[in-house]
Amino acid sequence: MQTVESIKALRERRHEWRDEGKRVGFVPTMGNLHDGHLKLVKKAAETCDVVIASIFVNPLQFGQNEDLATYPRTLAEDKKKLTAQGADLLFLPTIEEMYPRGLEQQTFVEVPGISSIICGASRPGHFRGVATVVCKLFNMVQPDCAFFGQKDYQQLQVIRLMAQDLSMDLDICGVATQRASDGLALSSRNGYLNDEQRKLAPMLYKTMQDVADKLHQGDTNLMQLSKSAVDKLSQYGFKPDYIEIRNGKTLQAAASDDKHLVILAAAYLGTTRLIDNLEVFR
Ligand SMILES: Nc1ncnc2c1ncn2[C@@H]1O[C@H](COP(=O)(O)OP(=O)(O)OP(=O)(O)O)[C@@H](O)[C@H]1O
Ligand SMILES: CC(C)(CO)[C@@H](O)C(=O)[O-]
Ligand code: BAL
Repeated sequence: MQTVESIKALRERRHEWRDEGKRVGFVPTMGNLHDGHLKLVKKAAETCDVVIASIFVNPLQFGQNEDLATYPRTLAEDKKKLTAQGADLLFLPTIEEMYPRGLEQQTFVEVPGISSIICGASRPGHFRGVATVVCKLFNMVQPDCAFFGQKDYQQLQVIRLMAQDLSMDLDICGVATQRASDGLALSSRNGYLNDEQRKLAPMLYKTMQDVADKLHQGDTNLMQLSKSAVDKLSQYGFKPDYIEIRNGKTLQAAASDDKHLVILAAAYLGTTRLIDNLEVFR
């Protein structure tokens, strides 16, 4: 696997692949790779001729009190994993390459509506940072198809809308959440959990599964379902941010006859913010 840091070197390689008629798959990440990321790379390798992955811890999507400085950086291991999974090229831009005029001067992309609800309400500016960096990465990589995890459900919807609104010529492919054997969604931030918190963490998914069961049984009191799930999480020892049952596509409040719902959850264990979601079709 080749590694490039400059947009120029990336484009040279990209143009060669275009001339050869290759279909290019792209997997953007922030590194500290786990089996969830590798599932995206695998899917890209199965459906495209070449796979470009990127690692960039994007300051624009971190809030002031968030973990930008401590976000785990494990480049040597990440490179080995990407190579083993069949990635062809790693794009590793520096902060200067990504934001040459500085963060303050940066033109941004904002997807209205969806960016300010749920996780966007808890993390103001987060989805603007994500949309901006993903738009820039798309312009740099010019992929035929880009792969994102459903673990970050709202992020995936934001990116789908951005691509649609800005008439981007690429496919966005969502990939199902990879879980540990006890149900916990794999996430780089799981590494922050101590042993006790790690044991408790799967209760987030378990609580969402209980909500899904009730929805399947015909329970239509969504407010009450959310509220009792939040109460349950608190009893277990989480500090819940939200549990929301929303329309699975728009993420707006679910109507009583919506067939596609999504349960979205965010909760803290100590200072670690975990997110997860579960789609329900009824
Ligand atoms: N468990 C998972 N299953 C499938 N895809 C995942 C999983 N975890 C992350 N991804 C996807 O990998 C891509 C890069 O995500 P990122 O590097 O932020 O990893 P992360 O583990 O989600 O980190 P964080 O803990 O910061 O949320 C995103 O598209 C994300 O949705
Ligand atoms: C899509 C992404 C790489 C943009 O920085 C990030 O939000 C992530 O890792 O999910
Ligand atoms: N996995 C989403 C990136 C973030 O939390 O900043």
